Amino acid sequence: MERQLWLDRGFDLQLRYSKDRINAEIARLAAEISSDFQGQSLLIVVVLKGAFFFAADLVRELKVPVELDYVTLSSYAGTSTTGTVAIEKDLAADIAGRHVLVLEDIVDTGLTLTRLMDLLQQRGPESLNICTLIDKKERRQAEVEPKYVGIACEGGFLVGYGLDLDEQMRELSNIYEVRQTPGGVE
Ligand SMILES: O=P(O)(O)OC[C@H]1O[C@H](OP(=O)(O)OP(=O)(O)O)[C@H](O)[C@@H]1O
Ligand SMILES: Nc1nc2[nH]cnc2c(=O)[nH]1
Repeated sequence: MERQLWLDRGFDLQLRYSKDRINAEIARLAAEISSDFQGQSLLIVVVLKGAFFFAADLVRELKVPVELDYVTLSSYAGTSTTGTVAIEKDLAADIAGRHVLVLEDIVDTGLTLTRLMDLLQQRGPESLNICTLIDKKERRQAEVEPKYVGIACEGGFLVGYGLDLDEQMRELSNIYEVRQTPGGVE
């Protein structure tokens, strides 16, 4: 079982959102987005690396044509933001005049998306919206308002379903809150 593997390595994982719950939220989000953009096509911007799993599941449920592009951003070291958002890889597509939907796994302080939205807005999209699987709204340091939210959540550092702790645990099927156990070995 995926929890046990990490317990043996000194990390206690508490189940927060099961894959069934995630699937249900994705179905709801896909229906809402498909209805809002009926008759149009979407340019989906996937924020790597974390949103990879979410994007793969969501786009296959959409009922509108999509084009996919990717941007790689990073700002976390361990469980804390460094406060500096690095753009490691920019988009390939020209977004001017397009309906752009940014897909994120999680919005926390909002620093990552503020940086990205400022950059994308300057490029003249027809519309620019955010869809996030998880929204930790209470922790915001910067003003970011996702239009589509899967799960509103309060706190704790989450891992699994794309969410990492120093590049580990992304592959877990469910989403867990992680705590390092006293005396645990990495
Ligand atoms: O709202 P914020 O406090 O800025 O946090 C949200 C960001 O943190 C994570 O990315 P991370 O920098 O860990 O990179 P990753 O996607 O490669 O995991 C997550 O995927 C979001 O992009
Ligand atoms: N893995 C992970 N990355 C984050 N980035 C911002 N908040 C989180 C979180 O709770 N988990």
